Amino acid sequence: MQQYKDLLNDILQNGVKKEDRTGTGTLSVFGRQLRFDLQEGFPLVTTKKLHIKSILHELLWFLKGETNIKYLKDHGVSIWDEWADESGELGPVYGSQWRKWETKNGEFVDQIENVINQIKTNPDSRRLIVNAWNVGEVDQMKLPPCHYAFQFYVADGKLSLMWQQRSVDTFLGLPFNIASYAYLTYMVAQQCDLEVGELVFTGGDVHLYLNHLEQAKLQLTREPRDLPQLIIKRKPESIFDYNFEDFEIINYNPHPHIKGAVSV
Ligand SMILES: Nc1nc(=O)c2c([nH]1)NC[C@@H]1CN(c3ccc(C(=O)N[C@@H](CCC(=O)O)C(=O)O)cc3)CN21
Ligand SMILES: O=c1ccn([C@H]2C[C@H](O)[C@@H](COP(=O)(O)O)O2)c(=O)[nH]1
Repeated sequence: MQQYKDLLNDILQNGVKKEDRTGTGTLSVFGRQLRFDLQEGFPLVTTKKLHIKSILHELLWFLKGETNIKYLKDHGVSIWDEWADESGELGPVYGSQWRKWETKNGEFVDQIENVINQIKTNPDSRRLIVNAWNVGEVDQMKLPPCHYAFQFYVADGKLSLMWQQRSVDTFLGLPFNIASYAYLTYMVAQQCDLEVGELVFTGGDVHLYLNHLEQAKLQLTREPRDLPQLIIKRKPESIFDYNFEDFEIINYNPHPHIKGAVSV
């Protein structure tokens, strides 16, 4: 994961000090892209140990179309706790937009089902997009989507994915986001009988919170290690039938975990 180290270094070298909504303050750069060839391995950051369980449960929760943290809590995942209301609700966030985007005439669009059907029947389409930035509903969301859109691309029998992220917590959020979209690419590729291609991240305000600078510098002293591999143990009926137990990451040998406080 040299790409991730290079980005940390870029922010430390070129970042501009910028205040932010949370009050923590950041070093920030604008407009960056990272590319990962999924044929080279599964893109998990190796310069600190990641909590894979939270990442995978969060993705499965998005795919269920859920927006209440109950599912996450039931599985011991607490990454969304700070943003939920007393009943665990987050408003119409990712899951709702991905699976149940409401149209003007009151119908619901399942963007995930549609995009998979399109990949299967019309792989050369340039409209293979899922969008979470629902302008009419953003103000009801406890947190407007950070990764707000993604696009698939099929060439040479391989499926690639690029996602857009308006705001990027490079120490805590980004390693999760990379892994999450890598999981999604593998799942969709399996459903569509394609190989995996490239994963492309495009970030807008890419920042390091000022209370994560030491953690970033520590990672720069660490040598990236070989990437692990993902094994999917069976092919479920549909994209909505994957279970946590269907996935196994092998050969993940990261450097030790590094703690960092999350800005709310
Ligand atoms: N400031 C901020 N950064 C984010 O990355 C972020 C938000 N807010 N708000 C919404 C979601 C929640 N996400 C989060 C929240 C917390 C962790 C975090 O604390 N990660 C710990 C491990 C925690 C665990 O898995 O239980 C880490 O060390 O990676 C990661 C992503 C990503 N998003
Ligand atoms: O998947 C995610 C979700 C959130 N983030 C980060 C990016 C920002 O640091 C905060 C959101 O604050 P805003 O003021 O709404 O930009 O959360 C992330 O990196 N990845």
